[in-house]
Amino acid sequence: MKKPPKKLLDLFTADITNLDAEGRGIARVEGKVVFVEGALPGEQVRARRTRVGPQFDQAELDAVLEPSALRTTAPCAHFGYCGGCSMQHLEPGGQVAVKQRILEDSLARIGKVKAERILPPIAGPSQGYRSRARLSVRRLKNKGVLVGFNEKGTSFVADIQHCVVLDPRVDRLLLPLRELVSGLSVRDRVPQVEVATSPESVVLLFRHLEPFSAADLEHLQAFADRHQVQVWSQSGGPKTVTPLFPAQPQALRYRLPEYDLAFRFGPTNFIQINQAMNQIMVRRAMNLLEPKPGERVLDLFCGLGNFSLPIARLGAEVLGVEGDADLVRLAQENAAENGLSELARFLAADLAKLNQQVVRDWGRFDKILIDPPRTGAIEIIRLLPVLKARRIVYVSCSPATLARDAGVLVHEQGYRLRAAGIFNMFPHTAHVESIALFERP
Ligand SMILES: C[S@@+](CC[C@H](N)C(=O)[O-])C[C@H]1O[C@@H](n2cnc3c(N)ncnc32)[C@H](O)[C@@H]1O
Ligand code: SF4
Repeated sequence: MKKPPKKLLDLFTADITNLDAEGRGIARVEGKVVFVEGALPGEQVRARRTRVGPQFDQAELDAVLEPSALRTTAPCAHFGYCGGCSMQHLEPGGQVAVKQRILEDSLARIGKVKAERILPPIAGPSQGYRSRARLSVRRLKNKGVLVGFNEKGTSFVADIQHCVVLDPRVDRLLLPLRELVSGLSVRDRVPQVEVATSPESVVLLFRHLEPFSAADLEHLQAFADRHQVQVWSQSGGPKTVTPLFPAQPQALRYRLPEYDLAFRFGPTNFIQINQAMNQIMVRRAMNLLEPKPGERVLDLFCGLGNFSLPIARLGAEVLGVEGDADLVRLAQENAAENGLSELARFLAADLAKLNQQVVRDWGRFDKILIDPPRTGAIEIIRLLPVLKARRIVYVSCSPATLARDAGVLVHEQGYRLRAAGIFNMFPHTAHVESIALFERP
């Protein structure tokens, strides 16, 4: 993409027909695709090109001439400037419809498959849902210290004062955090504050590239006391993550009350960041998988046991496999703390680098749950036929890789795509979380 010649900066009008995966309106202008930031399907807009490319152009909105019925006022004052959200101008119901369509289109276009049944989409609270965030910190000569997400399309930290998607207990601290960092001797050497919350606790983990001074530690302790938060420090790699105030903090735990489960986790461990939706997602996964006593279930990319422990609670024997040894240890400890060690076993392995013999040695499984990262699970999917599982539930954070892997399961391994659906796990962002059920006769 390059900057457009001057004449292209002229305004043009366009009818928006679709929305892309980043929340931009799609139009065809004189035969060429243009992505218009801030425009919605069904709208007629006036826009200005910002980039010209060989295949498509990019444009910014100048005016909405005919608005969509689904256009709404963004709940956040920083929407459009802060890069954290891309869909606040679309009603949550419209966001769900867009994400549903992205999933169906990806399955058809990439995987050449169609779900026999579309599951009703699931939406939860659209504000205050983020229990995890990585806030960037930067000190500027003219503005002082900024704490927040990056500006849209840049690596500059946005000047945000309130964030409607963050846990409200963290939102309230955005401005106090600026003041805190401004008063530290290492204020130019704190690039990030990582946030993790549980119902009982808020953890603020400060990454710092130089040691805190004695006065810094006093400021941090006073902040922890005043705001009733845990302050943690990370001065280098993952092993340097340490609680500072209090020195022996209460452990972070999230719960799945329906399965009478509590999961202990550390502030840098992977957990699902929208806890209300996680409860619904696990319930849906269990309803589709239907684990039963006497069955063996494999949970691939199991993390700290978010799906493995509900499977064990329902009486099936489960083997969880995960690449992060720290998470495997936590999964084992969580199984023990929930009285499920007999049914739930865990194994550390890189699922992208296994061979058929290793997988065969795990034994036969009746059912498999797969919840991979965005890159998908193609390497392990190719090894699955030796396990002869009759049912697979695939939870995905990327419709594109789910669709690719679904194509292999259906066209090469004889599974049928029985059902697929989405969760609006990250309202106001373009992120699509989905679930699919595969079965083999
Ligand atoms: C989307 S998370 C799911 C975790 C868990 N199922 C949950 O719900 O909390 C994906 C998990 O895959 C793990 N992972 C990523 N790449 C992996 C690989 N190559 N082999 C094994 N695990 C991997 C990550 O550490 C992470 O825990
Ligand atoms: S991430 Fe927070 S501050 Fe940024 S646009 Fe979204 S709600 Fe607003």
